Amino acid sequence: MLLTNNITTDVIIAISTIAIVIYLYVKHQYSYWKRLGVPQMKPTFPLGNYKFSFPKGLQMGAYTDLYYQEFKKIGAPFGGVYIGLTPHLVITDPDIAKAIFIKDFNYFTDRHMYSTKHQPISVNLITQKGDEWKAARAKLTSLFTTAKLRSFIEFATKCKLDLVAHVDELADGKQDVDIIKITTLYIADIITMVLFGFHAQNFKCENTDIISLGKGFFNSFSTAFQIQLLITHCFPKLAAFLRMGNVQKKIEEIGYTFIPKAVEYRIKNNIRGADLLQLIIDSTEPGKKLPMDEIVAQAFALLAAGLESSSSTSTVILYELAKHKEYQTKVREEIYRVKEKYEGKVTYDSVMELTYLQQILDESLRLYPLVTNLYRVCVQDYNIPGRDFLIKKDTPLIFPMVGFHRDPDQFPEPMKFDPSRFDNKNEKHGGFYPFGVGPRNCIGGKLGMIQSKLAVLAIIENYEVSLSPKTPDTLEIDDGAFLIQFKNVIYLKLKKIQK
Ligand code: HEM
Repeated sequence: MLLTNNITTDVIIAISTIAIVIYLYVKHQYSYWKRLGVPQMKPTFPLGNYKFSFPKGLQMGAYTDLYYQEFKKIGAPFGGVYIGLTPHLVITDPDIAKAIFIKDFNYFTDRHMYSTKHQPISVNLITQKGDEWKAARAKLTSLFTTAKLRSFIEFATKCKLDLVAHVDELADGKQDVDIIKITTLYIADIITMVLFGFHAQNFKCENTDIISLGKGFFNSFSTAFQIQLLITHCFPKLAAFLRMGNVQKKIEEIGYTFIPKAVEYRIKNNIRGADLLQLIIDSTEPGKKLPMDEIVAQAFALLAAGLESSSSTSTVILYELAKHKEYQTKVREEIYRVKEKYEGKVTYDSVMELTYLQQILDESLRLYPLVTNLYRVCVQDYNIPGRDFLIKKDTPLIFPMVGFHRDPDQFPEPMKFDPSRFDNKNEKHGGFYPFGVGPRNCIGGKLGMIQSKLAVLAIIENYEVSLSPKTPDTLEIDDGAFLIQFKNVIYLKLKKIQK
């Protein structure tokens, strides 16, 4: 039925009406926070305040740091932004953040990270929600008991021999050594044992499957894949409708080839281990088929969360120790002292006694929080204590960790690397959460800390670490990655210490 006698006029009226409806809807949506009396950043249609690498060229942590600075500047404890058309609440007050993470966790059990049943590898501990997450977390927690960590340390000291044999050839004090490569190979050996129960011997023959899987979730993405991520991030409902995944196809393929092979080998040869595979095999009812999707998804999540984070952490530490020789000497003396006390053995207890190394690690993660944002979703209406403000159910929350960790009110001269900030163990720094906090914190935090320290220990006890003319003056962050990763290769010079 025509509105007028002219089809062209009718088309123009129809298009104009649709445009006006969209305009009014967007205008209404983009005033959500204003209507609630919350300060908000100015959004731009259609991405709102999203500025990830494509199309704006900013790393996740860099653009959420802009949110933090904007709201801090006006003294707001929280403020509103829009990702696509969805209102998100940004928290800048450390006390509110703490209450949400810990005391009132039951209101914030989930993380708003996209996953879809159409891509089972994307449904893992990082993205799971509600009771499904609770059950998975309870099961996987037993992988990180102190007893298991003790046995992993024992294994890590064996792998250290491979590291030293490899690095000895490069440690003439003249060659430029790609330090992240060394830490990645070492930590990949440890994580492979934790998850799959075998010694990958990466220094002898690099296991590219494991390393690709470890880097595949959060790493630098092609522009085409970034567009896909943009849709899953800004318009998750549309992405789900289009059955779009958020794990790159080639990574999914590696996962579904490598991991089932490891399981098959385990079962065929009747091998038992203290690792993830064993955990899932043992928790499967006898006679039932092994849940391969679950094994692949959880192994992938643990590899992705555990490998890059720890290798980058130890790399930052070694870079800072090369820049600050006085800290390097002090930490080496501590390593020698503790080693002597433990008769040359590296054990769980001896690693825990490396308190100066712990300060260095804390300071590195303060300056470079590998996970640049913490995320939560409000799962039931929540009144912010003392603020008379109700966060409505389903509101996603962002905690910009770069902002918190570099806030001069908490950390004077924030860009200065200064381990003495963490001298006093009892002093609590508000908003300092390198491993998150509360029941949804990092499940592998202790392992991450230990393996990062072990990588540093292996280098510092054996080699003098120095800058090379090719070492960057500052660490430039790769825009195209979720976690903090570095744009340039970090070269250092290593010289064997004659003991
Ligand atoms: C230096 C190393 C590491 C750092 C800095 C780090 C940091 C973090 C952070 C900040 C979170 C988010 C916590 C939150 O939302 O409150 C997280 C979550 C997680 N991390 Fe780590 N992590 C490290 C090592 C590891 C390791 C070694 C593993 C496992 C092998 C691991 C597995 C995970 C998993 C599975 C989650 C999601 C937990 C859940 O939602 O229940 N991480 N990590």
